[in-house]
Order: sequence, then structure tokens, then C-alpha cells
Amino acid sequence: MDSVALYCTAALVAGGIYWFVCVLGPAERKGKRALDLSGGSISAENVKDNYNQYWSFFRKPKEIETAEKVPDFVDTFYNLVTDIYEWGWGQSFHFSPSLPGKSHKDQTRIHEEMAVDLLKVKPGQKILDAGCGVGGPMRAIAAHSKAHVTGITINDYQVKRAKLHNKKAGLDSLCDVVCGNFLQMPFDENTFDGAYSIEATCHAPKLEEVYAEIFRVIKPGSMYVSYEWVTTDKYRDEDEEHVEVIQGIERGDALPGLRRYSDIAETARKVGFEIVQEKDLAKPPAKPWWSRLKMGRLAYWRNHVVVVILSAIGIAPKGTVDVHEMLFKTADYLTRGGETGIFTPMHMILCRKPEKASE
Ligand SMILES: C=C(CC[C@@H](C)[C@H]1CC[C@H]2C3=CC[C@H]4[C@H](C)[C@@H](O)CC[C@]4(C)[C@H]3CC[C@]12C)C(C)C
Ligand SMILES: C[S@@+](CC[C@H](N)C(=O)[O-])C[C@H]1O[C@@H](n2cnc3c(N)ncnc32)[C@H](O)[C@@H]1O
Repeated sequence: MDSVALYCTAALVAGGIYWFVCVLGPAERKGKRALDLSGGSISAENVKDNYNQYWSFFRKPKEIETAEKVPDFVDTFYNLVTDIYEWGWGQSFHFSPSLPGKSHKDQTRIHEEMAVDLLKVKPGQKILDAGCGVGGPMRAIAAHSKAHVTGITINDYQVKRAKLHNKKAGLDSLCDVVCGNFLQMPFDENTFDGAYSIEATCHAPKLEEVYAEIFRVIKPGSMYVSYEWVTTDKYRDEDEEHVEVIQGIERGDALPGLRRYSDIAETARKVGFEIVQEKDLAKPPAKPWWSRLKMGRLAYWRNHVVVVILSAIGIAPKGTVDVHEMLFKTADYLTRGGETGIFTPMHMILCRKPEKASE
């Protein structure tokens, strides 16, 4: 090969790698770039160890003995996955029913706006987002309702990301983010005019504790809406496939045991709420929420190759490949959960804190 051919081949290979990583890399247009993948607040050299610790804690979620340790491991989980989620999914870390003819972005926004519409809050009122992630829902909700949203997340890396996004979106005057545990919130009682949680309270070892905290911090007469991850009436404990799918979802999503759909209203009542409405938003005529996961399969393979290359050349932390592989498998379990109908990530419950405390 003469030097011109060699030069052209090298240029082509370099261009190909650049295109693969930098052009194809960002799966979501406004998400993170593959080149920026990190372990959140965990330093690069500790990512692999933290992944191993997470994996040994959550491998058998039903056998988790010390509930007190769950929030710490959930925090580790979000250090490991936050950048990958943003890169491959966007700034809203939840599912939405498919809406024919609408983009993923619009489907996501509509699902978020529905939550705040149910709360019936007025512009300027204060609402709480319990488990806010990097704030995708918070920004859509603040822009739509003009209410002031305070988000809380256990993960300080997400707080940094959310604040950055709020500023970039020009919504930092309507959106606040604090780092804390939603099982013991740093807010006075009767602070908020409403509250919502989107696919977040499933991380609480005891649902009663987080519902009681939300009940405490919202004003009498105000509403709380939650989109819950639950097993449906189709789930059977004695069916091996059902058990395998649900365990797969739990261990790949840092869940200390999924709850049954019937536990949700019971728990809300127990802490003092009145139930206004309860509905599985995934039920027909809603179109499958898991179709976005299925459609993405080709992109996941490409992402896998990108992550392997970036880890090998030392740009992404070692351990990123393991985390990505775990998510890859989780996507499959979630799809199976949706297709069999044994699992839903959008069991909606709308509750009211009574005007007067019951005797
Ligand atoms: C509510 C929770 C998170 C729900 C979803 C936002 C995430 C659940 C599974 C995630 C993903 C799976 C596959 C990844 C893929 C392999 C990668 O290349 C790009 C990112 C994924 C698509 C990733 C994105 C976020 C999820 C869909 C839980 C944790 C309670
Ligand atoms: C799947 S994400 C959903 C984020 C956001 N609601 C959204 O839809 O984009 C779950 C969120 O719950 C938060 N979370 C989990 N356990 C928590 C806890 N004990 N205290 C506070 N936040 C918690 C996580 O940090 C994460 O931000």
C-alpha cells in the first residue's frame, strides 16, 4: 500500500470512529453525548467496584434484609445510570403511553402535564416533586402550570444536572432542587399546595413511609398524584416466568420488591389520604408504553459498541460496559412485563389530604 492509500484509509477509519461515537452516539437529540458518560458522583476508578456492590445488594431484591440501606444503594444506582439514561432516553426518566402520530418528546410531556392538571394548582402555588431525577417532568410541569416546583432526589449528581438544565431552560425561578431522602424530607408540615411523584416511590422499601411524609408536607385540602410501578391482577406468584420477569425488573431498576396494584390505595388510605381516583393508565385503549423500548433495540446494540470502545480507550469509566449490559437486559424484562400484562409503570393514584384530620 502506498502512503496516499495508507493516509486515506487512516482518515476513513478516524472519520468512521468519530461519526460512530459523536454523531450516532447521542441517541436522544438533546441528551448527553457518549463522550461525557460518567459514574455520576463516583470517581471513574471506583465505578466498577460500586457496580459490583450494587449488584450484590440488589441481585435478590426479595431477600434484602436491611431496608435502611436501600436509599444508599438507590443513590449508587443513580450515580451509575443517570448519564446513560440521559444519553439514551432524555431528561425524563419514566415511561408514557404511546400516542400515534406524536413524538416521544410529546408523549412524555403530555403524560407529565396530565399529572399537574389532576392537582388543580394555580400559577404561583408551590408543589413538590418527590423523586425528581434530572428534572424533565419538573420543567414541563412548571412551564405548563406556572406553579413553583421543588424537586427532591437522593442523588446529588442529579441535583447538579437538574439545576444546570433548569438554568439552561430559563426555568430556574420556577424550579428548585434539593438533595435529600423522601422518607425524611427537610420541609415543614403543610408547606406545599400539592405534590406528585413519577415512577419514583417504587424505590421506597416501605411505601407507607414515603406516603406519610408527602401527607405531612402538603396542606390540608391539597392533592397528591403518583404514577406507581406495580404488578397487575394478571401476575401469579406460582408462575415461574412471571417471577423471573418481575425479579429481572427489580434488580435492574434498584427496586426493593415491587408492590401489587391493590397495595397502593390501601397504603394511601392508611396514612390518612382520601382516594379521589385510581387507574392503570397502561390499560387499553392506551397504546403500549413498552413499544419505545422495543423500537430502541438496534440503538442499544450500537450504544453497546460505543460504550465498549469508549471504555477500552479510557474515555468512559471501567464498569460502564457492565452497567450498560445490565440496562440492556432490564429493557428486555420490562418489555416482557408489558407484553404479558403482569406489570405496569403507570398505575395512577390521585389522593386528597382531608381539610380536617380524622379523629
Ligand atoms: C422509573 C425507572 C426508570 C425507567 C426508564 C426511564 C429506564 C428503565 C430502563 C432504562 C433503559 C434501558 C435500556 C438502555 C439502553 C441499553 C441504553 O443503550 C440507552 C438507555 C436505555 C434505553 C435505558 C433508558 C432508561 C430506561 C428506559 C426505574 C429505575 C424505577
Ligand atoms: C426513575 S427516577 C424518576 C425521576 C423523575 N420522576 C422522572 O420521571 O424523570 C426515580 C427518582 O427517585 C429518586 N429517589 C429514589 N429513592 C429516593 C429517596 N429515598 N429519596 C429521594 N429520592 C429518591 C431517584 O433519585 C430518582 O431521581
